[in-house]
Amino acid sequence: MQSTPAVEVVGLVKRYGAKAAVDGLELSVARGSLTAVLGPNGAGKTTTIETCEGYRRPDAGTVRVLGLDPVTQSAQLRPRIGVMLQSGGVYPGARAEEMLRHTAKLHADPIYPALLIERLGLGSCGRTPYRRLSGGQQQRLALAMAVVGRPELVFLDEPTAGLDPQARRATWDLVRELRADGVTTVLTTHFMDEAEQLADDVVIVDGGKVIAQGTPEELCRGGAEDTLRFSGRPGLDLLSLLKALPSDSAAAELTPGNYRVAGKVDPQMLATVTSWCAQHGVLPDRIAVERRTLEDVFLELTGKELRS
Ligand SMILES: Nc1ncnc2c1ncn2[C@@H]1O[C@H](COP(=O)(O)OP(=O)(O)OP(=O)(O)O)[C@@H](O)[C@H]1O
Repeated sequence: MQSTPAVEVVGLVKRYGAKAAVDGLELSVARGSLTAVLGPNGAGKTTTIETCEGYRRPDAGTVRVLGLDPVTQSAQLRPRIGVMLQSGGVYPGARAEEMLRHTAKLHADPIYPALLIERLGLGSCGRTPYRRLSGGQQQRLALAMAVVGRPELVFLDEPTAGLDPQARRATWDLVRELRADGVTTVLTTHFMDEAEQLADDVVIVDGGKVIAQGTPEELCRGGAEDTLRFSGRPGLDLLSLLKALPSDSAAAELTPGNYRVAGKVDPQMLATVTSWCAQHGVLPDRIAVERRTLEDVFLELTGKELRS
């Protein structure tokens, strides 16, 4: 049973009028993993997540969460999952601490609310009505409410949007601890560093479909080449360097004394460049291998134009 995915989405379609917000999306989330769902604005991330949470009914396809149908079996599923929505779902006059205690009481073995309040730096606003909390405090409270019941699976929709760097770190630490405790986490984010730091698996969604999936490492490794940069004296004979390198390599002097070598950057290439430098009396004062970042990959796959 534990080998079945925590989330399995097959051929999901969700339309709003004539427009398909989600258009045949396939997703499988392994139990205990942390999956980051990335995509441009309007790609269909929230719609997909809200369908998994049982808030939206698919127009076609199937969704199984912990083996259950989130719409027809929601009573069984709800106590086992935690949900952090982008906004809403909270009575604006309720006080922060009361809300968290109330949510905790709905679960058999909750995390002690005071602990979460302290961990997420909400100590000073326990008696503040929800509507008077700052945006970042509301976010943190929503995260606390999503995890207080020790869910098996937690959905976090843009958990660190609008947070200051300290709150962002506190959120990351909490998310890492959940993962260490075996909680499956699915989060959406626009922060590539967040996905790189936290995720076991990254899913890139565009136009309502998954267009790429893999570990951050796999996604950054595939496709375009890496580069090696070094600095030395200006005007080096790059034709001679290219003769020493594999035929599909390229080399350029970007600014006087700053060089870039592109191609298959591996230990052999690094050794060839440094030995060529030694033979030509060049002491590189800075040499670095530059890998593509997740943001480079994201922009390559989804393009650079703004989405409406
Ligand atoms: N209730 C709705 N009625 C009509 N259209 C909707 C509704 N909810 C979402 N959409 C549309 O569906 C598309 C997908 O929206 P969704 O919120 O799932 O995208 P997203 O990837 O989460 O975007 P963002 O990164 O901006 O949060 C968008 O074009 C959006 O305008």
